[in-house]
Amino acid sequence: MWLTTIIFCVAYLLVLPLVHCRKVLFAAYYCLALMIFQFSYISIFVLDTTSKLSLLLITIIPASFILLPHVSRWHHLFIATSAAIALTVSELSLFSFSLHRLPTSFELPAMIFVSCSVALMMHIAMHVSSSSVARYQAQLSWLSHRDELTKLPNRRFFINRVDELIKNKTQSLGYIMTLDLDYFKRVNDTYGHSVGDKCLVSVAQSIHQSLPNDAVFARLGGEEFSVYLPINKAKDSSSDQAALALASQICRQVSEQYITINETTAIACSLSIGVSKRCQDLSSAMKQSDIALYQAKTQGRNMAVMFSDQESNEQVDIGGGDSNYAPIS
Ligand SMILES: Nc1nc2c(ncn2[C@@H]2O[C@H](COP(=O)(O)OP(=O)(O)OP(=O)(O)O)[C@@H](O)[C@H]2O)c(=O)[nH]1
Repeated sequence: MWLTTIIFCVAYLLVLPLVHCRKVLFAAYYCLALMIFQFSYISIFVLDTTSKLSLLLITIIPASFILLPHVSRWHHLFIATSAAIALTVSELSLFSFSLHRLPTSFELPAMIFVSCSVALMMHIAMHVSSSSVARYQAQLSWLSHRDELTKLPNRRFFINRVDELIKNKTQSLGYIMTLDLDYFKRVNDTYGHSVGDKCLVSVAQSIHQSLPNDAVFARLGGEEFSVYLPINKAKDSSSDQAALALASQICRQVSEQYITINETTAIACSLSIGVSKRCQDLSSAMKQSDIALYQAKTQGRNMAVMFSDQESNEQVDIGGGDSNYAPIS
């Protein structure tokens, strides 16, 4: 009994460093540890061959539970408790069948202890392997929905989220803004790609600060961002003006913010923004904001324009007319 307990403890300690292993490795390791464990157990009770094989099978089968897809903590506990009961009953019947007697008052607690230890080991293996899988899945999901440079949600997340909000109508239908940095190629060509990256991060932060909490903000790709702005019911009548005013405030804020390149140089970026009308469906709202953005670009940049079916779109020129990439000292 002492020998089996020592072997179990060694096996248990060896399991711990394997916390980051994959499920299959866990299951294989579990089987190996149990075989060593059961062989020593069998040698103590001197079982016949059939009973030895049955005992091995009984202890190896629970390893398959480790391979189950991600299940909850309560499922783990349930499986481990069932395994402990099943192991005790099986060992008890095999013992009586093989040795033609009932276990003594020393052997019975030993059996229960052994079964519970085996079940505990299985529980730990299941828990550790599934929590590392859950962590890995969460990491994957984060990466697939984020832009690596700005850490903002990406286009996929933006479309899914806004579609969800519009379909469930958890929020009133709102506006889509498409925001695009002006003459950004010049920044890259003049100061290099790393300065371009710094500008993107800085502009993203500046836009973020100007937005209300319920807006959805994402980097669509390159130097283009998108905002979904839900309608504030309290200001419903003036929502068009409010959306355009917010867009022009963002333009102003970005153009007034200087980004330090080195000790002697700082530059300011500028944005053009196209704002859709209230969106009924996302794809037509995105088209509207793209058309309005194109107009903002052709009318001089550094301004916000709202889509309109009429000839002349509503526009807010914030006075730039061109980008300010000239270095200031
Ligand atoms: N640094 C950096 N540059 C990027 C990134 N993604 C796209 N760009 C650059 O963004 C620039 C976009 O250039 P254009 O599409 O010509 O647009 P623009 O120069 O801003 O001109 P307008 O939009 O017409 O005002 C290209 O030079 C791209 O290389 C990025 O992640 N980092």
